[in-house]
Amino acid sequence: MIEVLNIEKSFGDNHVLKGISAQFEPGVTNLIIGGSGSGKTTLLKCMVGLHQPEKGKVLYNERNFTEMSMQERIPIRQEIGMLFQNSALFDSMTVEQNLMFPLDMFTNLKRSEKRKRANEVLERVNLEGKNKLFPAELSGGMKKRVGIARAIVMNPKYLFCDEPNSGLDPKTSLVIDGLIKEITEEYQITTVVVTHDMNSVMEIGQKILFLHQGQKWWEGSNKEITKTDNQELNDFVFASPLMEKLLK
Ligand SMILES: Nc1ncnc2c1ncn2[C@@H]1O[C@H](COP(=O)(O)OP(=O)(O)OP(=O)(O)O)[C@@H](O)[C@H]1O
Repeated sequence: MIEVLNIEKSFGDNHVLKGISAQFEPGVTNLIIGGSGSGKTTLLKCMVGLHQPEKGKVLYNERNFTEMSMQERIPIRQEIGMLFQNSALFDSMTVEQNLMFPLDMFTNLKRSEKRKRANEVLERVNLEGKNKLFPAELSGGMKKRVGIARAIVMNPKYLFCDEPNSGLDPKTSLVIDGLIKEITEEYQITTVVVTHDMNSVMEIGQKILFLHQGQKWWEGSNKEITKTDNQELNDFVFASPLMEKLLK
């Protein structure tokens, strides 16, 4: 489980996160949603140590990450998988080399064992046999799947996904969402997804944290989100006329 307690973060005069507290459970997809500029990415970056909050704590299974030095954070860092918005694959490396990169960096496995592990995760994301392709030869959806495979190659306890559906068509988005949810449940990972995609919210929003102007404004599940009378949340959920037609 990941717990954030009273997180405060400012950039100069811009007070972005105003005392956020929340718990993210293993085995469920935890979503952070909210309008543009509400602080979603800033919160995610505070959680993984890319930003240092001025106040508050981030606990990984009760280990206080925020108070650790860079050196002390390394073991936790190795338990974290990240799926970046643009997939962030190395263009000059093949799919297999991309997958083996974290294993080369952080393990002493033999080459054959690394290749075996790369093949396992490639199979898990339904891309078996694509080892020798370069990122430029993959579609956007395939790149995301390689990104997911790389994020899970080290058997992470925690998985962070920043806008996993950006740039994907609705059908491919469903495949990516489905994969994230399946992997989360199968390996009991604590998964945190930052998104403003309402399709994802309805598909995989088992636990949802809605941020508004840097505050935790609402918390609940996709089953509850359309039934709330929270004005700001309703404005977010029903911003698209299609959602209004389908759900109201
Ligand atoms: N490195 C930074 N330096 C200064 N200001 C920043 C920095 N990162 C974010 N901000 C500011 O923090 C606020 C929240 O930004 P953040 O990216 O967390 O929002 P968001 O909810 O993820 O938005 P979006 O959905 O548009 O990505 C914005 O006002 C932004 O300008």
